[in-house]
Amino acid sequence: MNAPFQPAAQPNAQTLTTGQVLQQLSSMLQTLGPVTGTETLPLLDALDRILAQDVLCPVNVPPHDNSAMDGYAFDGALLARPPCAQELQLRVVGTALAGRPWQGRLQAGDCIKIMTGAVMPEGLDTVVPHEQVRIVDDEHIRFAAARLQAGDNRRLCGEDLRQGAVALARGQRLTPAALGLLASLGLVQVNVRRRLRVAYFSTGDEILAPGASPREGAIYDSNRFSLQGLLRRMGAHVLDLGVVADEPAALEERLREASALADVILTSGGISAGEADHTRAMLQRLGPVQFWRIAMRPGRPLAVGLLQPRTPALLTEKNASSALPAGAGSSAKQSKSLVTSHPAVLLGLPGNPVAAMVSFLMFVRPALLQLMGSSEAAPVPLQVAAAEPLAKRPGRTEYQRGIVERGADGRTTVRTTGPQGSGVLSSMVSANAIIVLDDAQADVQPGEMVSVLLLDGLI
Ligand SMILES: Nc1nc2c(c(=O)[nH]1)N[C@H]1C(S)=C(S)[C@@H](COP(=O)(O)OP(=O)(O)OC[C@H]3O[C@@H](n4cnc5c(N)ncnc54)[C@H](O)[C@@H]3O)O[C@H]1N2
Ligand code: MOO
Repeated sequence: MNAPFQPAAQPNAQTLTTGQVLQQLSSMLQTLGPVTGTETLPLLDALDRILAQDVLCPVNVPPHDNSAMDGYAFDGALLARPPCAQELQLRVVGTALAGRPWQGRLQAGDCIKIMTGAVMPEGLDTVVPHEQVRIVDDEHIRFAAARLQAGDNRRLCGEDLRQGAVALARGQRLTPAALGLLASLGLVQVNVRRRLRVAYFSTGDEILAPGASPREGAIYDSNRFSLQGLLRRMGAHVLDLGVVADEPAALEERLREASALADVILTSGGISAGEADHTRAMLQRLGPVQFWRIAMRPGRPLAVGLLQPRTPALLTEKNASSALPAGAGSSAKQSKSLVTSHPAVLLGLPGNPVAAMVSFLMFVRPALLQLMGSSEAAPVPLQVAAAEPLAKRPGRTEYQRGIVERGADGRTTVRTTGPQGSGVLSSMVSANAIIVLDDAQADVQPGEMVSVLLLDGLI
């Protein structure tokens, strides 16, 4: 990450559309670039990490022509000549097993018994599966049902991956399939980008840490768990900085610590116009920070900016460790040596638990993917028929929590999870999709097609 970002819009400017927010966030992060550090890991340790450079194929995969079926390998040119295939009789002169090629001399009309994966003997290019063969005697076969063409049931050398070609491009997330593909090239390790370090804390006088005694007016911190869960799912290195009360000095101190330790600081709460919203005033002092109002529900407010870190020399490993809050998770303590000198990207989410999660999915997730150097495309919404009427006010994007299901009639429909308040966190648990109703959309009638984003793989 390099050059600092200068916000384009003024603080407290007009309400933005969700599209404008995505675009502005993306261009701000483009000026920073993705994290630069890389590490080389054994394949399985690299699961879900982001590939740091293109991987070229050192070999062809498969490395040789081989059989796709158990059967008999023969010269496909015989099919073009009389007699017709059904009358064709072949002499079986040997057996080729996977890992044990047959190497002998063949004469016209000879065939080889061959197993799936075995190397095709030289001069033979076609395989007839044994189900389509009639055994004549110990040495001969005939084709029982031969709808074959030359080259059938043969897998060509390099048909999966060609030597010298790009097997996986930089930015690819290493899914199980991608790991398998790297292994198929004979590779044992892979170079990936370092994990993105994300510091998280919740804000609010009313927020109780888990295990704390209940008290009047207080609620337990749920955002710290839902948001950190989302961060972990994305493969971020999470620094848990606990809960910060609505107290300006404490907030400032925690933000400064976070900006020295992390690439990204994620917070929840205190960014709307409430009386105790000190985060807002504080952030404006620490760096170029904008407070956006977005035409969406839930998730109307969002703070975005850059915080300059405290000079690294001032933050030694020792004071970085002692600076961590008493209740902070062990991951933060383990990372005390990971002091950064770059400006930290600040993303302040609204406090309401559903708003925080929805804003994360819509804006924080793509931002983090960009900083991680991932080339992953945005999830594609599907069109599904509404099972019930959906109330929708035009002029803002609504993200309603939905359940996509298949009825007895085989039709796929979507209904809401019930009450849609931005504090109803149970709606995020029962949902398997987010119904995305765009700005122009008005009330939805049953049977009308709506866009849904499946949550599988996202949360
Ligand atoms: N006069 C206005 N009031 C509000 C506006 C507005 O535009 N004008 N916006 C509303 C919207 S929309 C949202 S969203 C919230 C966002 O406010 P904040 O980000 O300042 O969040 P808080 O006020 O701190 O908290 C809101 C709500 O969420 C609960 N909360 C906060 N943190 C947590 C946590 N870690 N775990 C569980 N619950 C949490 C908090 O107790 C509040 O109930 O503002 C509206 N108001
Ligand atoms: O954006 Mo707020 O989420 O409507 O509650």
